[in-house]
Amino acid sequence: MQNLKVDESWGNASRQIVQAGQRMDQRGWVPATAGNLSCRLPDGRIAITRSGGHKGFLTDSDVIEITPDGVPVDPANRASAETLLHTQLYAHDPAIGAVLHGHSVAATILSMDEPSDAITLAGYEVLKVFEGQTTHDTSLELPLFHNDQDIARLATVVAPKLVDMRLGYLIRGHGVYVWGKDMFTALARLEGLEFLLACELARLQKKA
Ligand SMILES: CSCCC(=O)C(=O)COP(=O)(O)O
Ligand SMILES: [Zn+2]
Repeated sequence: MQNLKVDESWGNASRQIVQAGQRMDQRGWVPATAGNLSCRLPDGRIAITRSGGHKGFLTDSDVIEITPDGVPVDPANRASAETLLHTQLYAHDPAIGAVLHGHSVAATILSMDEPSDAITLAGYEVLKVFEGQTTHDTSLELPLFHNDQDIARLATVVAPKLVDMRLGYLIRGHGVYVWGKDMFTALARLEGLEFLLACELARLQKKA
């Protein structure tokens, strides 16, 4: 049993993470043990998934508390291997309340095939899922970063680009990071982005 203050707020956060994991699994975005999910509680506590579990079968005990620096509050816990990519987003923007990471087929293939350092998404009505977008007649960049097993080093590469990010970002051959003011918003953004990536992949396949 982890050393955790289990109050109503923690219960809500934990339930949202469990349900979001199920939703991502249903959509095929977290194969095997891929993906990680977190949210920030109103009092500033951060809840994140344990490392190595299947995100479609999470229980409350798979959701653990970390400090803003990404250290498990209970040292017996092992937080997601990608914890620092979550905490850097919370540190970057106090309005961020949830962060989601998935490994969909579309995110994986497109991130490996695109030679430039961003995928451009243009002309899609669904771009309006993203805050501030009021028309399909626009073009947004989804930045691409090289994968790195050293997550602290990867975080330093991502950091200077965060200020301009409107959609989220991709890690090559790995997956996508998306966030929102709360879990509902983060899930809606992930769903919108995955839809756009699936469209881009289908268009590429049609051309081939
Ligand atoms: C089998 S996926 C490899 C690790 C990964 O990329 C991932 O998203 C899951 O890692 P975690 O430590 O959060 O379970
Ligand atoms: Zn991953």
